[in-house]
Amino acid sequence: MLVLASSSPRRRELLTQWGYLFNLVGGNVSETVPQGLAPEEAVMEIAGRKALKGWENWRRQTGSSSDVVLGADTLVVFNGTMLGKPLNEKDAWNMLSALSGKTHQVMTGIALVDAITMAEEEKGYLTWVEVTTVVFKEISGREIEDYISTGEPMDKAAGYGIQGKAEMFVDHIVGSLTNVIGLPRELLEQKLQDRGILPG
Ligand SMILES: Cc1cn([C@H]2C[C@H](O)[C@@H](COP(=O)(O)OP(=O)(O)OP(=O)(O)O)O2)c(=O)[nH]c1=O
Repeated sequence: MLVLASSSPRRRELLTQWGYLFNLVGGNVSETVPQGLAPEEAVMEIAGRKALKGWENWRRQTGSSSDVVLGADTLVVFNGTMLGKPLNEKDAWNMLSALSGKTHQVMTGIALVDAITMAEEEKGYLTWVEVTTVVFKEISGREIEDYISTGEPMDKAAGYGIQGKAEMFVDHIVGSLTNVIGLPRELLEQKLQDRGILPG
């Protein structure tokens, strides 16, 4: 059985849309990483922490060690800087105005933990990362303010949701759309299939 270690409604919705049956477990962890760690490494490390925490919690709750626990983490990278969730509305405004008219990357790390990875992998999990390029249109200060007043930005990396009203800020993307929303569909489906987990 697949177990999602996440409190993100998006990841739950994506897995459901794709037809997976899964359980949920809490996987809250520190998202601080050592300075100098490349963003690709950072999202994989945080995804790994979430999956390990989820594995621990799931075992404590159910006693089961025959399941596969999934953790994921999404970050925006712009000009070499990692942007997570905005701290407040001002922070969201600063992030969105920096991204206006520019190109950035969205990275999602995914990590899987099961009894085999716990026994065989040095860190206890397997992890992968996917990168999507997002090109923003020029957006005005007024548009950003209006967007922030919808409340949509605050729980999302770099303060926007491509699946919501921020769709209008996007000129085009190169790569996976679902990766921007929190899970890279093709990569994840492949890795789950390798472990015998299929939708339905
Ligand atoms: C850029 C972007 C991010 N996001 C979301 C995906 C992630 O849920 C969130 C980044 O935060 P994360 O820390 O990756 O995840 P989370 O805290 O929401 O959930 P979890 O419990 O699994 O740790 O931003 C969108 O929904 N749309 C977007 O366009």
